[in-house]
Amino acid sequence: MFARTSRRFMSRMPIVGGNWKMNAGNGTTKQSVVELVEGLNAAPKPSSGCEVFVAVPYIYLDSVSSTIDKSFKVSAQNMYKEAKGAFTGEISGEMLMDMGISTVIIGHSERRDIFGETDALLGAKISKALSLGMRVVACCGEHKEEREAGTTMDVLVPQLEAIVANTEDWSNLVIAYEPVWAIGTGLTATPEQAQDTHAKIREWLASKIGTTADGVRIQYGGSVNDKNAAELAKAPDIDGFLVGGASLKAGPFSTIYGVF
Ligand SMILES: O=C[C@H](O)COP(=O)(O)O
Repeated sequence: MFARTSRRFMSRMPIVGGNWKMNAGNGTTKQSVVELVEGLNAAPKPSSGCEVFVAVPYIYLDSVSSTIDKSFKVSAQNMYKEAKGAFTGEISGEMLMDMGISTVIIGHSERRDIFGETDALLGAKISKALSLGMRVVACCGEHKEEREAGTTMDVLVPQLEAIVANTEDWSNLVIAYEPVWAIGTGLTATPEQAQDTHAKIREWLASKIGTTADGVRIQYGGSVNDKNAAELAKAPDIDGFLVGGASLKAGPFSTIYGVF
């Protein structure tokens, strides 16, 4: 059991993201996007002490931005490191900013594992996004075999090094710790497991950036749902969640952000 620390609430406002991934809301049509937005607009609003965003497929960013309640920020799930040019299928940070999208997830494990994105590329994306004034949610996480082998921090450190090397102003940088074995599997990390890794991440960050680490928000992601969110939220170094599946329905998602 954890006791909430006043330091945390003074210096780190919780941040909860709903990462829709390649889902059009809870379906595959623009109508299912409309239904999720209507559901969120009718749901209890986030408290003034919690920041909430939805990370939407590119093609729905504009329509969601113009229809969702202003208490939700709208985020992209990825971007490329260049401003423009011959990069078929890519979207730049400049384009996102022009569309009013100033939050972006970078380095999700699905980008790393399925699309082969490296720490070098992700570092360049982080640097570019921050230079544009964007809020970056930079992801890190280990696989099941790595956790079982006791090498979690060995895996996280290079990922974190790419973040540190490309971040000067930490006010716009949020870290999302997402153990890959917990993503979409129902195998949520226990609050103790998550807290232990979050504390180690913060301790490692402190060795690089000193007391600035105290103010860096670290989200937990991996099978967070409306049943387990409240207990996870008590952990003092968990500063919010990055939610996949449970963010596709307004009811469960509003329960999750409602725990903060
Ligand atoms: O970005 C979100 C994470 O990958 C977690 O997904 P999940 O909540 O479906 O496990």
